[in-house]
Amino acid sequence: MPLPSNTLSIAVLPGDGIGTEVTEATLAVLEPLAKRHGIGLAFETLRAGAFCYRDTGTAMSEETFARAAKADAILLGAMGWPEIRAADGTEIAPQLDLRFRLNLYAGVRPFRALPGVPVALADPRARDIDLVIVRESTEGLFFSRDRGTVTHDMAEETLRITRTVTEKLARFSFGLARQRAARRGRQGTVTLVDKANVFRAFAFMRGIFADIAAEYPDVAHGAHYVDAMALDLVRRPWAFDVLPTENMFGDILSDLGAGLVGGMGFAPSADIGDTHAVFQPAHGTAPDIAGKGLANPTATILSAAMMLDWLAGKGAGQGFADAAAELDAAVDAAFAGGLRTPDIGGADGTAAAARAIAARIGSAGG
Ligand SMILES: NC(=O)c1ccc[n+]([C@@H]2O[C@H](COP(=O)([O-])OP(=O)(O)OC[C@H]3O[C@@H](n4cnc5c(N)ncnc54)[C@H](O)[C@@H]3O)[C@@H](O)[C@H]2O)c1
Ligand SMILES: CC(C)[C@H](C(=O)O)[C@@H](O)C(=O)O
Ligand SMILES: [Mg+2]
Repeated sequence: MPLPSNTLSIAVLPGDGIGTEVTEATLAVLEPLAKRHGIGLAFETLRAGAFCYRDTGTAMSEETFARAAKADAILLGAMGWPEIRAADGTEIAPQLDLRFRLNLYAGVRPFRALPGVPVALADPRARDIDLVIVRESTEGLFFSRDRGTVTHDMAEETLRITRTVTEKLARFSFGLARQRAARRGRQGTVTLVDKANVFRAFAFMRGIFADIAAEYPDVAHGAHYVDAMALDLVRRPWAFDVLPTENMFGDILSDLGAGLVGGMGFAPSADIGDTHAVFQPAHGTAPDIAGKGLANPTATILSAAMMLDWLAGKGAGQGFADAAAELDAAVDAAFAGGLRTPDIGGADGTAAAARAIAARIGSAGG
């Protein structure tokens, strides 16, 4: 059958461990979805990650990088394996190279309580959790990757915050809050998460956010220290909307966010730049459950919905936006209808979860 005229190319990097399992499950859901909406997705699977490094000496070849960069979007499973390490003792993480080399400064990590999925807090307001961490993903402390110095007596790493990237991060965050406000019918709020009480770099970041906030008078704006935010994300997570933050803080707080709404299997993410984007779950390769068919593919499936939505925003057409909305709705409907993955105490493994979600396509609305 010929591909539809609006066919886009998707580079698929399944990676390691459960990365391969959740990716396979996601492709199984995307195929019927694309068919139903008449959108074309041409997948090209590429190898990269820790096991690729072990077998070939390279975590992601230049050819793989070039093919991924040429695709319309990149869908990634997860990469890394604790026992496979570079000579400096750090893990193999080519997903970081994608973020740095493609300037994917906005790490968008939404957290929402899905219907039927148990949340960590007993307070009934926890069912209203609907926040997005926007993790700056190209600098901050991660700027120091491959640059840190280690001697026998001392190790030193450097945190970098630049005006250019911070301005982009701020505009992205305020724009996102505005979009969400329109959808949710209430005012948007951007709360910068920093450590401006101690570090000049964060006082600098705060100043830039305050300047950009003036361009968005319809969006409320505040700032919170990261330690207090860790407390408040447990105490009143329903009170927050868009939370931009430095790279390392965002890495840590996003696992906390996942813990609030059912675990890592419910934490999608998108690393977005001006021209490219990578869509992947916020979780890792989960060596403790890899190879057992137990991984929850929801985070990756929701990341794929973010991909379709991003492609629609880039002009791919209404079919992509409709497909994204329907995929989100299918996930909600599947859980509302009784889907229970092992991470929340159920018996529906990776393939069963994908089947349950695929079965809602065409019947979940959207
Ligand atoms: N984006 C990425 O590719 C990424 C993210 C985080 C960690 N990693 C790498 O993954 C490896 C393992 O790291 P980790 O154990 O610290 O974090 P992890 O996210 O892989 O696992 C943390 C816990 O969450 C569970 N979990 C994660 N995803 C799940 C899913 N889809 N369904 C059900 N349970 C899930 C795991 O079983 C484990 O108990 C390391 O090599 C790490 O560097 C990669
Ligand atoms: C595995 C690791 C390199 C990665 C990160 O630190 O960004 C992961 O924890 C994430 O959250 O995507
Ligand atoms: Mg992380």
